[in-house]
Amino acid sequence: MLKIVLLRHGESVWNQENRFTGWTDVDLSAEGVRQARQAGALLRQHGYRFDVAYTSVLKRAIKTLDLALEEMDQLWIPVQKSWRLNERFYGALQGLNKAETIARYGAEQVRKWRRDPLEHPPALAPDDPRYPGHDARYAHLTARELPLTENLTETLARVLPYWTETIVPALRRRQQVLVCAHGNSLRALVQYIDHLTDAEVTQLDIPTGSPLVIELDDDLNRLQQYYLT
Ligand SMILES: O=C(O)[C@H](O)COP(=O)(O)O
Repeated sequence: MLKIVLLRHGESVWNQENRFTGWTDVDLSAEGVRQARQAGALLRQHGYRFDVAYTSVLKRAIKTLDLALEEMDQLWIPVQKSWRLNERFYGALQGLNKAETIARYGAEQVRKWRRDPLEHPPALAPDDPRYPGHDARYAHLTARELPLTENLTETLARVLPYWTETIVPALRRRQQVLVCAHGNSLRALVQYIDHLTDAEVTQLDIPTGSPLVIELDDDLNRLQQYYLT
């Protein structure tokens, strides 16, 4: 049996302010710091030890991982960061308040932007300061890889190579793996692992700071999944 733990970062400052975040590199809130430590304490209490951890290049996930590993006294393990684990790129919605966006565009449109796996949020223009092509951490990406907007299906398409080429080989080496990422990059991954339909993934919400354990057979079929409490 293979086992992996997925952890969504603790609450961020923009989660608290109810703003679309995407690739904006916002920090954890004080509550997010508490949630991250609590996640690490839970993992420690349940006896989890990790050989390797994977996270995004966004500080809310990096710091959550760090705080959780500190609680486990496992700060020493190798950590790999990849843009492929970043949050879904929310395009021109990034920075907008979710309630104000509902007031402007209607609840149904905003629900689709947030949860319909095929719906694109409005795209950014490449000269927008929020375009990731202006950010040094993405300098190695090709123009095709740099998003202007992203739906959940496209998020899955860029998460998947990291899953198959990096994370799965670690699992097959029988390493204990922790992945600390984001609401939508993890939803995309769970959709893939669980073979969820587009209708089913619409209902899936992964809470901040709650370790999700997934047990898989050797063919990577999901056997069980549960949140640690
Ligand atoms: O990017 C964001 O705004 C959040 O991390 C996830 O938001 P959502 O629940 O609206 O997709």
